[in-house]
Amino acid sequence: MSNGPTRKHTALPKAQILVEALPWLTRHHGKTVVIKFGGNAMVDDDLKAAFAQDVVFLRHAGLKPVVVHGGGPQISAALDRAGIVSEFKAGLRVTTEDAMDVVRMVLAGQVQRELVGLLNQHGPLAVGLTGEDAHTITATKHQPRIEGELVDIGRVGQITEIDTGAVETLLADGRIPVVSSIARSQDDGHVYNVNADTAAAALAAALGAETLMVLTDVEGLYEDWPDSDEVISRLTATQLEKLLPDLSSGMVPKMEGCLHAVRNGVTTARVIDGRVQHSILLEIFTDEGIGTMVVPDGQGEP
Ligand SMILES: Nc1ncnc2c1ncn2[C@@H]1O[C@H](COP(=O)(O)OP(=O)(O)O)[C@@H](O)[C@H]1O
Ligand SMILES: CC(=O)N[C@@H](CCC(=O)OP(=O)(O)O)C(=O)O
Repeated sequence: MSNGPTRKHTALPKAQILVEALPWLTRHHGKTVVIKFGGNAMVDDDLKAAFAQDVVFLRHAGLKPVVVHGGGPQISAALDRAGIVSEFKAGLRVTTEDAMDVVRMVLAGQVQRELVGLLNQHGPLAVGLTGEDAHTITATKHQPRIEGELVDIGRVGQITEIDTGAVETLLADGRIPVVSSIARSQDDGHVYNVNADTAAAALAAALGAETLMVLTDVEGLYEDWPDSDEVISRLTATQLEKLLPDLSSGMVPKMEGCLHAVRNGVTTARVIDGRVQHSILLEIFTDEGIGTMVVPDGQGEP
């Protein structure tokens, strides 16, 4: 037996990194995290592969990740190819019956399949479903008001009910549910197109998730967009509610979703930069909080 000096192991810094993650691992163990992967953050193959690694890492670290995905740019490209003109009103895609077929084909048949495939490169984990399956998401026709007038934007749904049964069964079985934002209709036998941020927030609230994490193609919510790129790092629900009327385009459903989530039991809702590789791990396992975090009222001012 030697009592000589301790040997220097080159891998020691790796052990240090793992140990630093311990408080976060303890805090999040067994908690449900709903992650919304936006179509704009989904355009790069390396980013998609890193996203899949992060989600699988969370699962093996004892969390319960649920993925809700978008696919706006992919839907627009497919509609273009099909010669179907598409426009957005009040931040939502005007969805004719023909466009709805394309939306469903792209989300459930293309984007969801690709994500499930990437996740399952790491084991038999991911199972894809749409909101139609097992009544996971039910909706009625959504008619937004634009300048005081109700506007018909076709088969766009407003969520009326979430049934978490199928998702919870998958989670209990150790699987990673990957949900496309299409809803069954409560009015007729058809389906509705639902904004993916809205679907993710409603699912997070219904599941009693600890965290809603929305990955997008900007650093977070900018204070004075587009004139400044100062990111608001923390907001209470009431502070966010006051900002909502001034927000535009894609940020509206995201921030409305974050507000809905924290007002309905979710502990934190975060908008983070999906263009940063491993942004999910940075957000969950370090105190380098990147992006914008929304918390319920009564949890301190930013
Ligand atoms: N205050 C704001 N801060 C940051 N981005 C904003 C803001 N207001 C509007 N945006 C726009 O919202 C976009 C993100 O929404 P969206 O295009 O729907 O992305 P995703 O496909 O990830 O859902 C940003 O790229 C930016 O152009
Ligand atoms: C009603 C509505 O607008 N639905 C969206 C659904 C996809 C989505 O939300 O994708 P992103 O998250 O990538 O934007 C759409 O048709 O584009």
